[in-house]
Amino acid sequence: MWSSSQASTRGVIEVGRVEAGPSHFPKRPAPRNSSRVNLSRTYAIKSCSVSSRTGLCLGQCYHKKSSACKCKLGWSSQPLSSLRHHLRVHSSASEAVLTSQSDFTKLLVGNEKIGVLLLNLGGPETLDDVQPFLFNLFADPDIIRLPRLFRFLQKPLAQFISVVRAPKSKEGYASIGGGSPLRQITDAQAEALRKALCDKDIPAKVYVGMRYWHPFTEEAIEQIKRDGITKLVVLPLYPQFSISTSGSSLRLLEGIFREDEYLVNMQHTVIPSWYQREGYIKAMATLIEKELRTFSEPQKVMIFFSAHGVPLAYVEEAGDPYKAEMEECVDLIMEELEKRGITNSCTLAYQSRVGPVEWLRPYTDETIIELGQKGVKSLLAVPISFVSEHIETLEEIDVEYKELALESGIKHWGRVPALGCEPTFITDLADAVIESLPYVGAMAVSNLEARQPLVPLGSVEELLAAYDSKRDELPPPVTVWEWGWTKSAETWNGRAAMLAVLALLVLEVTTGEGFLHQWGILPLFH
Ligand SMILES: C=CC1=C(C)c2cc3[nH]c(cc4nc(cc5[nH]c(cc1n2)c(C)c5CCC(=O)O)C(CCC(=O)O)=C4C)c(C)c3C=C
Ligand SMILES: [Fe+2]
Repeated sequence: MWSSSQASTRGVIEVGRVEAGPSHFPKRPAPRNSSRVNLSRTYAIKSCSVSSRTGLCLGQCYHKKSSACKCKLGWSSQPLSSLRHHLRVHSSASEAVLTSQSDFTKLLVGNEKIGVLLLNLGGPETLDDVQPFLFNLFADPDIIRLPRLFRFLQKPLAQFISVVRAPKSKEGYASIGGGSPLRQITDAQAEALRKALCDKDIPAKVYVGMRYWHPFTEEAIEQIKRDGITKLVVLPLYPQFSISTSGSSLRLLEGIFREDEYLVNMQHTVIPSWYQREGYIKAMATLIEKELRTFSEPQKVMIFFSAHGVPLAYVEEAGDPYKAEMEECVDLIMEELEKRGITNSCTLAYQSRVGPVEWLRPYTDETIIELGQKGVKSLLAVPISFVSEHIETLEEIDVEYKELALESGIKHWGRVPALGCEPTFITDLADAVIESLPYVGAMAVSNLEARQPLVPLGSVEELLAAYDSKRDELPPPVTVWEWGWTKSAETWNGRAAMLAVLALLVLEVTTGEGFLHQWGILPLFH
């Protein structure tokens, strides 16, 4: 999707911007920030584009099938050597041939201070943290999306829902040891990634920025500034992109970047999703293969991928690529297993729905019951949307779904562990970071159509631009108000009812009179 502007000097052709994402995304607008336009200038030498800043091959060469690349090398299974080769091809044109790995890494790193920012959700560390954590989550307009007119109600609504939900959530967290293990696991992943990068001659600091609990993204950014980082790779720890997860974190970052003098000038790039990376797919396949061996008849086990759900409207009305990426991810893992001679049947379903709206189907609980009815006897659950153990693996899958499966006639149950610090996976993340370095501060390739092992890249601004052609906000899940019993109307009726309940509650709390006092329910909230 590149276009040439045809302005040629000394055989150097300026290569234009990425014009558009895949068909379901709106056309990308021209960037507003003129300094970004300069950063994004790339130059083609002998028909491959080479970054004017780094001298590295950009764009077309990354595309395996690109006709524009005359190197005829494509992209090998060893990205580093491939990059080095491209570098040699291009740098010979600019009379600076690199010969060794250290030359290569020197060119990548130079005098820069490299940082990697891992973005994650965060989780309550104690039971007292649960309600404020839930408040932060529900106060996020990417989690509960109100029409602009009702935005002022976001916080009161978050307060209400978090208070009502807290007892149920606390029960869950109490059953897994009194808090979420997310912080500990993410810190361990950050340290493992730092070591893996160091082993590959890339000295980098790795930071953790959580969206809804400590260490908050804002805290990580402050540390990044104190450390004087000059090049930043932003890596959400969600393999697949969703507006509600990586999108929300990136939107937050975009706001922080826009406001901050230091950050506006710091070069950065984003790896928005990485589910199609070979290392990740292989690591997942290996975990599944290993767990299958624990069954007495492995070939009869159904592989049951269970992904965290999102409201259907995110996908159908806001263009969230989450479902498509999830399905492709499952296909890639199954292809990898097939290559290893494993041809078990598989299913994908969505878990953890919250609230009154419709979520992505099929639902995990309903699917388990159906499979039991169909006579499936062995099920291997594979959590697929997240790379750490968390409440929804440790409690929802291991306890609730297991119990449901056994009640539904399934005799043998297993569960694949989350990737955590699995070495193939961490090495692959390190490779993803290294492959992204030439793009830091430079215009990124259109990644959304790309296939593995391409690392999808783009600045925060560009990434969000892919979802928001007006650059105001991500599109709401329901874009028009429709009267009657349409899906949209039902959604809004539900929300209007929630707002009415909220108004009644506020009235009741302020006047001390109302139906909750009459029914003796209100003391629950004190
Ligand atoms: C890819 C993963 C996730 C998506 C997509 C996602 C969307 C999403 N989540 C909620 C509501 C809740 N999520 C909660 C916990 C939670 N969510 C994810 C991941 C995704 N969420 C994780 C890893 C966790 C657990 C963190 C931990 O502490 O271990 C919770 C709190 C727990 C509970 O009460 O059940 C809520 C609530 C929505 C509404 C949503 C999409 C709009
Ligand atoms: Fe969630």
